[in-house]
Amino acid sequence: MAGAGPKKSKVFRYLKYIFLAVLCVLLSLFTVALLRTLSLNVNVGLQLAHWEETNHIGLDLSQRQREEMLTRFKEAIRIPTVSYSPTDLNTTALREFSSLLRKAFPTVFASSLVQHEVVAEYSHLFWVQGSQPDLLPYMLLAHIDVVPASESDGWEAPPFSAKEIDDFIYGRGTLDNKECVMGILQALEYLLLRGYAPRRGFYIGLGHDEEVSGFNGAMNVARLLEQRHVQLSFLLDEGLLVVDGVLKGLDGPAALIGVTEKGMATVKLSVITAPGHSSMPPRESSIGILAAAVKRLEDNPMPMLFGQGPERGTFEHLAHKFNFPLRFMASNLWLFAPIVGRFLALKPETNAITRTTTAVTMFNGGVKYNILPSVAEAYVNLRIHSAHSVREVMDLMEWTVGDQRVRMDLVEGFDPLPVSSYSETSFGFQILKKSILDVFPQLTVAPGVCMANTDSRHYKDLTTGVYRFAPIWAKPGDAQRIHGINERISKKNYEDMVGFYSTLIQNCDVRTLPESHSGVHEF
Ligand SMILES: CCCCCCCC/C=C\CCCCCCCC(=O)NCC(=O)O
Ligand SMILES: [Zn+2]
Ligand SMILES: [Zn+2]
Repeated sequence: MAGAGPKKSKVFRYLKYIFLAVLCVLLSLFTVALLRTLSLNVNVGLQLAHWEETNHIGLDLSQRQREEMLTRFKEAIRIPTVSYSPTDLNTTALREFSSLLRKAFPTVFASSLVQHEVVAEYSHLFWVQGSQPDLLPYMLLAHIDVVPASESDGWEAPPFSAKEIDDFIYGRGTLDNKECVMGILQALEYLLLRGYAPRRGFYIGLGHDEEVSGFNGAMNVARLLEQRHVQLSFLLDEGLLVVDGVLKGLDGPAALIGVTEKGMATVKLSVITAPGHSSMPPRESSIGILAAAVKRLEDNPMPMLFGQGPERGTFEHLAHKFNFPLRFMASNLWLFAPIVGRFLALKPETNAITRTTTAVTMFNGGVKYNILPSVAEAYVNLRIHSAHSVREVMDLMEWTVGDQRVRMDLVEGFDPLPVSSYSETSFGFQILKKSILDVFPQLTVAPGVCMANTDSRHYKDLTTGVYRFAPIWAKPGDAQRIHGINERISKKNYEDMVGFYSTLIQNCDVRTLPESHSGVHEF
């Protein structure tokens, strides 16, 4: 007992030093985090710099032109260009759509500056000749086909009616992706009518089977351009959009430009058991075994990878627009990624950027109520996070299901796409950013990861600058309309889209990006 006093005070002294050391580390971490929060605003740079002057033709549409433009858009929505599978497309509708394009955009088809080709029967390739052939061309993409839609799912208007309700046009394809098909050509039609001739040449590619992977349309257009040794300065396709109120704590709307897209895997799960009479069932059926496997997949989502991919750049670009606690966290994902990731995982549209997602999309089994089913099958569609690969995801799935009786076959799959540059010297990204801010000055522009897949992936050998964006205004709940019910776009949004493409086409006429604090960039 006599020696306990000095020993205790020695321990106490050590504890004091440990406590002080921990406090110092915490204080330094806090100081670094605070400094990052105060200094992180990657949105300065070119915004303040001086852009080369080009002739800008404003659209200044009359009321009659506005109405005409909306009429043409509605006509496009009314044609049910549905893709069911790569071998089951509505070819009658696709042919009708080709005629509509010719009728709706007579100046485009008649212009000596425009060459038009039909590719793989229903896809379209336009070349708009520039007056300065030494400028590398760029390309705008969109797709004509749509996913199926059934009014009985709960649509407020028939999905191919283009009905107007409260200044919105309802219909399959209003957001994915006839607004881009018609918006791009409408902008070009008006520009040509006003005597515009581009300095920089550009291509427009309209695919007809994007919703079933684009193996016929986009792939053949890309192949054709490769055979012609075309190199593109950059390429813009559908993908991300303007989010308004979708990210909690963000002050104002933001335009997210997809600089990459997730990978994809479709996996077929099947269970085979002996068929027989339903009056003498075994303890487990093929359907039961498969249902349990699917449940395990749903109960055990793929690991959280938030912060390990380019989604990190999204938060660094948006950090200064978040309210206080979130600004601190978004500026310091090195420390807070696990917390921010958990918060984002609460909603499907933000969960999608935190991990590889697992969606059970088809489930079939049984042929008659009194026969034991011999085969049960399910299809799982995964969208693969940038830090994952198809192989890793397949291994994780097998481990989660953990049942040898469930066979897994990879039907189709590809790894996440390369990340395009979004630096100050990136011509494509900066031209897009300027065009977005010219038309929508209230937006904050940030790079993002497109959670869905697009035709642009077939063009990766033509350019390293692949971007996925359209100025569609998405408020909470709107993302669910894409491939869902009540897909719609406001009339104002469609008009703004035409304005955006018109501005973009003209902005692309600059020869170089303006000088930023890091120097002049030649293209
Ligand atoms: C900071 C991150 C915020 C994320 C919120 C983003 C909300 C995005 C909403 C919708 C994006 C939808 C993508 C639309 C592209 C559709 C392309 C398509 O359908 N392709 C076929 C396929 O992928 O199967
Ligand atoms: Zn689409
Ligand atoms: Zn789609």
